[in-house]
Amino acid sequence: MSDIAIKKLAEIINAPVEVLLRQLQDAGISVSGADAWITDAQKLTLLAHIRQGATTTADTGNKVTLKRRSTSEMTVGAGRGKTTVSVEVRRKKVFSADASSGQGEQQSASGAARAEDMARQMSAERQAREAAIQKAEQERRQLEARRIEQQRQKAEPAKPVQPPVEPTVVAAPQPVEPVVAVVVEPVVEVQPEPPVAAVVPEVVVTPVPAPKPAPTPAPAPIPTPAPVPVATKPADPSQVVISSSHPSISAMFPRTTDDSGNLSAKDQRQVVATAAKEEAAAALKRRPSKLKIKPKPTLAPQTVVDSSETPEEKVAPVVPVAVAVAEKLAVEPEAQSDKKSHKKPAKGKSGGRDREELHVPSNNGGGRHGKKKGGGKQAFGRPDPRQAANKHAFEKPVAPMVKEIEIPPTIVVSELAQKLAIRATDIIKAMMKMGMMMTINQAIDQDTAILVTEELGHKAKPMQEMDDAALLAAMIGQDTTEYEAKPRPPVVTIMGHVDHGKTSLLDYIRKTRVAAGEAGGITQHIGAYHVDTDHGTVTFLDTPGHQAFTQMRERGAKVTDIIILIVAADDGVMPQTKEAIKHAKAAGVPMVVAINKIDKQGADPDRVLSELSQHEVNTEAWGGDVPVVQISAKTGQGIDALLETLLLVAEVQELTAPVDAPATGNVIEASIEKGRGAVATVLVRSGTLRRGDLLLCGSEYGRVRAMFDETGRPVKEAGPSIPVAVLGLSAAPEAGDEVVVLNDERKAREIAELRREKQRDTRFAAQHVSKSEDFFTQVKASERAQVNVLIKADVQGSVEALRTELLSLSTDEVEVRVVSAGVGGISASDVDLASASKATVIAFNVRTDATARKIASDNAVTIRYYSIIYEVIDDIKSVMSGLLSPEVREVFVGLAEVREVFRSSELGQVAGCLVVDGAMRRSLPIRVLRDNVVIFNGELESLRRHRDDVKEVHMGTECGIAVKDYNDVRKGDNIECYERIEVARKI
Ligand SMILES: Nc1nc2c(ncn2[C@@H]2O[C@H](COP(=O)(O)OP(=O)(O)OP(=O)(O)O)[C@@H](O)[C@H]2O)c(=O)[nH]1
Repeated sequence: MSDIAIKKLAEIINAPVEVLLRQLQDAGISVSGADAWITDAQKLTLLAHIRQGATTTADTGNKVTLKRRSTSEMTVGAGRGKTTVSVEVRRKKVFSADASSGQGEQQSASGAARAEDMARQMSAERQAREAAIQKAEQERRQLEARRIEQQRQKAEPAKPVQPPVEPTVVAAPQPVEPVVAVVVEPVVEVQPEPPVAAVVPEVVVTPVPAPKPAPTPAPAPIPTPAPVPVATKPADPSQVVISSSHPSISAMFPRTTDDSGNLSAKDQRQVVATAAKEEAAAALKRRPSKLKIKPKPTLAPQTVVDSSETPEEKVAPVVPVAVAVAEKLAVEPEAQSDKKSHKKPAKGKSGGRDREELHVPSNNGGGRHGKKKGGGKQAFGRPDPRQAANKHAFEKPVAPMVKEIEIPPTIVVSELAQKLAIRATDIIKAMMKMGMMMTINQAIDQDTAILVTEELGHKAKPMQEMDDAALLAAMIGQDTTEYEAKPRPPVVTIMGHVDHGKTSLLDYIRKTRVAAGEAGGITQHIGAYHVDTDHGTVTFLDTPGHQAFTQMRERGAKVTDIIILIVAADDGVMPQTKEAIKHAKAAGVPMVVAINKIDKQGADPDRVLSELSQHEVNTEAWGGDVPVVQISAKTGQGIDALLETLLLVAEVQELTAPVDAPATGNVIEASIEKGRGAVATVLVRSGTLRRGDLLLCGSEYGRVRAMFDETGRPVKEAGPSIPVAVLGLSAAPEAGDEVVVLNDERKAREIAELRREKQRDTRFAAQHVSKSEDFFTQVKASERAQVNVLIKADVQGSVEALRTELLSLSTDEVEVRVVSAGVGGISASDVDLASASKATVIAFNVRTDATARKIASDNAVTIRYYSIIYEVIDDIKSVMSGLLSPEVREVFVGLAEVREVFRSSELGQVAGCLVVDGAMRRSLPIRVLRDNVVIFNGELESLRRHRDDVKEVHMGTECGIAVKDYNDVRKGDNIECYERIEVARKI
């Protein structure tokens, strides 16, 4: 851009020199006359002034505003670079009867009318021009397509770039001109009068999301449109707003891009920028040295540049500006966001460099967008060598990976999936194949988890968990080894078959009559008794002999030092005797055999010894090392000898324990007693348990509120091997639980909670697996009749025994379901639960409170009271039997031989028979037998004796039989009469 004479400028913009001079004067630019020269800066000042003036004009009241908007689509580029853009041209004209425009008053008065006329005229003209523009655009598209195609195919030598000497023209005069894309005709011819109209042409080019195939029309020369000199255009307050996804559009209107409100898609900007950059660079090479400019006469001052732009930008040639803007666009969005850089690969070398500078992998940022990556390659037609350098380190494994994991006692399916790095659904599928229905959030036990893991081809091993002792030691931080160990009394367990005299023996030793006080004469639960004899102190654990108490016996064997195996001399080795032998051997506890009831007639101790040897109990009498003492619990014969033997064996074992240490031990039995709360019978193993000690029993804890010995006397402390009943625990612990005294209540609570959690997890896991183990079994089970019971007993051992016994009664047809089992009296909530689950309450050595009784009677809940376990079992069996469907049996009634067959008009075929066995009864079903093969099953039509219908004909009597719906009875056949009877079944 250079300075220009005012006259020349007026000529170019086709405006009267006087008007221009006046406008210059108004703009504050002092010029000497029409021959004076104005600079670029002055031109811009003039532009700004005129634009301002136009705006002011538009704001006045006496005005007519016309707006028009037209849209069209155009395809630019060629080949893969084709892009379809929609071009929207907005025009606005404001006609104003402005007195200050320099015209006379007459013109001002008729301004509005003239403006309307002009508007109409302009509208017609505009339409014509738009048609021309569209045509030009179409032709330009063709040329553009050809040009891009040629550009790719041919490698032309670079031509020197000549900067334009004239203002940049938005025009496409030549087929090879790369710059022109859209021609906007912003000029309005509004009479040769001073400017009364302001034209606001606005072009909005918006990208069309889905690219369309480029039309392939024949190239045609573009008619020269009315080009507009950009920089020198008079003050038409116009704006050209462009948003395009195609580079040539951006290149044409580079500085107006920011003004567009349509450029929200930044990724498209990126594409446009990159492509525009390349396009512009190519244009620089091919650009002809000169542009033909044909300014169209206009009266209205116009501009297509934004007033906010700097003069340098405004006068800059299109192509360099395009490059600059393209570079800006190419760099800025990438710098702002890496995401955008992944949208589309940069084209050409410069694009690649930009990416490199930004440290963005050229393969679309790590190949996250695989499709685009491929697309990029195709667009270039060759792979980018830099992709190899930027390749991700991850390589897909080609062989299945076998993982080795550790499985905790319980594990949730999702956790297992995480450990194996597979989908949870794969685990669920594998479990379904194994017949287990699980969900992602369900916990499975260790064994199941290991099975599933191995099924999936991985390796699993149980997690080495800190055992309870280690856990305790870690948490308690107590070391009992620092205390001096002193001799302690032996803990002796008496085991043997039912009624072989266990309780009687203990009774005799304690000089009390425990057996006489026990319900039903059998020992119901484990008891611990501490007995001072002439030979020393011995602690006895009185275990029940009934098979239901196996679990309790197991526990007894674990805490005991010596086992007395009691065998009745008159009965010999019985099932529970064998079981006791197994327990003793498994626990590695030394045995002393007591052959009881030697006072009885028929006592045969030798037979007992012989039977014992068959079960690998090598008694001293038979050359082994197991002491044998013959006793009578009734007369007391041999009992002293037995005690002596016990203490002898204990001496050999050198039983010692620290006395002054904090106590540890085991829960022998636990119950909840009215007025006392949780009562636990604790056998102290080592240390001394004192009142006030903080006791942790399994998952329960509490301070020892009171302690009682086996006779019910309160005691203040209990040393090693001494059993005591302890009050003060939070709830009844489980029989067999470890007992430990702690100093810190917080620690006790934490350990108790940890154990509770562990128990809960294990229980749930086991439940889930057992519930879902076999879907079909479940379905089958649901078809079974159910006997629901709610067990309440005085002590935990009885609860367990009842539960085990009752559950074992279940058959394929009737199932016993224990809805709840617990220690203590029957409360209202128990009755409510029983009512809701239609259960019978089994009250074993417990009673119902008044409220619960009322609820039970209101809701017809059955509560049955027992004190003998056999009775519970028998009762439940009979209930179950009642639920069994009766068995249908066929009972033979009589047999008749067919001697003759007659035909009767009334009855059809009639068989003349002789009853050879039993009796034939009219009402009963029959079978026709031929050669002892049943050929018909049915009933009788009639049974006659002579001519009379009879109900029954006995053996040795002739009769006439008509079989209903059967006419093929033959001579020699047999007719059998039978009866169906239902027989009630029993469990
Ligand atoms: N004649 C005789 N009878 C005995 C002797 N010992 C026990 N009895 C009787 O045998 C029966 C069963 O005795 P218990 O002591 O209750 O037997 P148990 O092994 O404790 O039985 P459970 O508690 O049911 O396991 C009772 O009637 C006793 O009187 C004995 O040495 N001689």
